[in-house]
Amino acid sequence: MTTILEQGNISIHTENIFPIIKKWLYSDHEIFLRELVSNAVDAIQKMKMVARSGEFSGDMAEPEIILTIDKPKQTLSISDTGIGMTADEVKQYINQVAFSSAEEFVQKYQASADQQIIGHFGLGFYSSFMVAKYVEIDTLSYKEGAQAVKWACDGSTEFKLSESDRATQGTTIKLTLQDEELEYLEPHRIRQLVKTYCDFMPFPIKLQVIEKEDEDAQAPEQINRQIAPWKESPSNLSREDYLEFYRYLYPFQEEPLLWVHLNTDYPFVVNGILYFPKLKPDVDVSKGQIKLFCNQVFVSDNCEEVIPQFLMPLRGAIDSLDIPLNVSRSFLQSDRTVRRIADYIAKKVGDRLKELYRDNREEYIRCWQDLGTFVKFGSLNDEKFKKQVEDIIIYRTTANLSDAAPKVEIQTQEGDVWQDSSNGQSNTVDGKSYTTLQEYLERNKERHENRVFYCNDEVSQATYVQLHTSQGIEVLFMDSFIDSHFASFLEREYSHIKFSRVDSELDETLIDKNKSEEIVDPTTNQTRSEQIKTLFQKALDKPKLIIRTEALKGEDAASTPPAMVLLPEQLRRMQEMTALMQQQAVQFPEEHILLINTSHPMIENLMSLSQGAIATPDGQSPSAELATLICHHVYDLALMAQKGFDADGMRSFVERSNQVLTKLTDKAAR
Ligand SMILES: Nc1ncnc2c1ncn2[C@@H]1O[C@H](COP(=O)(O)OP(=O)(O)OP(=O)(O)O)[C@@H](O)[C@H]1O
Repeated sequence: MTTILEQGNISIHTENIFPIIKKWLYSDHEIFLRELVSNAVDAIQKMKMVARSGEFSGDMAEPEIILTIDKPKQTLSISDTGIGMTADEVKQYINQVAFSSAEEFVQKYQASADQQIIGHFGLGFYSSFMVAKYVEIDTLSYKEGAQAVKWACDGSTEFKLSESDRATQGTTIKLTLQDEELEYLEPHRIRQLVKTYCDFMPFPIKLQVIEKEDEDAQAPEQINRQIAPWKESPSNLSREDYLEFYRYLYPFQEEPLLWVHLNTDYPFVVNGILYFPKLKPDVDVSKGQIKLFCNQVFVSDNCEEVIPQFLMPLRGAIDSLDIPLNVSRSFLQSDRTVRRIADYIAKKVGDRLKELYRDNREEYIRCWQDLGTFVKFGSLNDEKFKKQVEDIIIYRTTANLSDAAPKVEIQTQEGDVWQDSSNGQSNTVDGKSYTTLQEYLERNKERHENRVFYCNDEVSQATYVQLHTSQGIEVLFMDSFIDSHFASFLEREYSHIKFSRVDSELDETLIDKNKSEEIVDPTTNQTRSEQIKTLFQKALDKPKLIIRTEALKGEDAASTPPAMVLLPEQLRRMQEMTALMQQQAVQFPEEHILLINTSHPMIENLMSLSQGAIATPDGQSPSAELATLICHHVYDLALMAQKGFDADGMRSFVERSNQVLTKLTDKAAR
């Protein structure tokens, strides 16, 4: 016969916490298993500590947690080989601690009912009542001469404590499930929960099932992975280990580019492995995918509040005991330790990138397409991060740097300075060269000091790039989607440097000034350039269009474009800003410059054609008509390089092409 040790009332201030907890955590009942298994892990860990301190001299049972599903009895038990509890401890920890913490939790939850509390941590043992109508604890403390005890409670404030005949040290929590919670009798459901929440807990978690009455349980089978790679020392992990862990967390995903192992104990504890994935257009990078753990217990599928926003596209796992979890998400964001953890993570990420830049430039360049977006976004958002990585932001360049040895001093956070000699590293990968801004400025300071020429659309600006490179001007490609913001950011940051898009205006060095000095034609009182300008003004008849004439330099005049459309840098940026603010697509501005290259042979021919024209009584001569058509065509071709055509533009372009060709063939055939 069991001796009743005590029967009584648990003193709690909030009556009926159950309905409240059940209501708020309706969809999250499953976390009870995480809470109970966590308690079991704690109990085993405490036992290990006791054994280590020499306080316990007996044989320590094999650390393990056994989950038993008893289908006929509709119970689920969680059994551990941990420290156990004496009767007094049950009274103290369960009746007082567990219930008071539940009460505290409810109060917190009520206060922030509209905000989600991270992982609902802090609910603890009490959460078993979310799924159970009756909870029993059967426990034997490690303490010498301890009496095993049983505690039982049906969810009301009444409990019963009695002696037990349990002979093995440890604790078993037996839950008699509520009728609507019988899903937890399904082995696959329990496996799934263990995989989600308890996979990396440091002891074996085993599952056994009793299918029929009076039947023995099948042999227990381990269902957790047990090892948390982030807790290992990086020196013990191979490249394959990291990749294997990534594949485990994110199955069927492309391999990550690189990873960072976080490992710090002071002033806060953070462990983790963060991976840089390849950025995919279909992945929503604003949604975090880093899993948050607390002491190897899964908490949340993202840690948006913990890591800096610009690192959101990263993946992996972060584990920290110092992140408060029983608080609302908005509170977490303002928590000082959390802010410092975020800074630490950003710094480690920066360090890892610098290391790669220094030690494996080719790999760095190969990853740059994806890394660059993180780095630039990070620099735009985080001053400290910007300082850390500004020297390793690279740009593709038109210069051929396959032999050049970069010489840049990189200052690490720790204050060491290292000279980046080429170190056998190449800045050219697959025939494309990359440079830092500093290197670019240094290389070009004699020709154009503090001036950067860039292109942001390789295809549409090809003519302009060609014009620059043919004159030996180095052009940087700033053509990723973030670059339009980044270029203006750089200009603000480095106010002494002038950034000019290749199509914004022409550098003096591209213009042949000798050819510009011209003789005035006595009949029209105009220079040749002025005549060309007048011809185009009349033909195009666009008051807002600014027509400029210049003789462009080139190896031979025919290799330069006959005309170009220029968008003055400031005007273009203002347009872009306005469009951004009004959330509209950038319209091509009506006010732009049409630059006619007076040294191009086609322009010369055009002038002769127009001058040779004789006015006929019924209007323009065929030559004058043709000249007008060609003016339009020259303008369209220049525009085409800039913006393409809309439907109307395309139709008139094709129609006119046919007209021009007909007239030309007509002339030639005669
Ligand atoms: N399996 C167990 N073995 C030994 N002691 C236990 C076990 N489960 C619970 N306890 C005791 O009961 C106490 C209360 O547990 P409870 O889960 O409510 O809170 P907690 O674990 O202290 O904190 P948390 O609310 O974060 O879970 C524990 O601190 C522990 O002393």
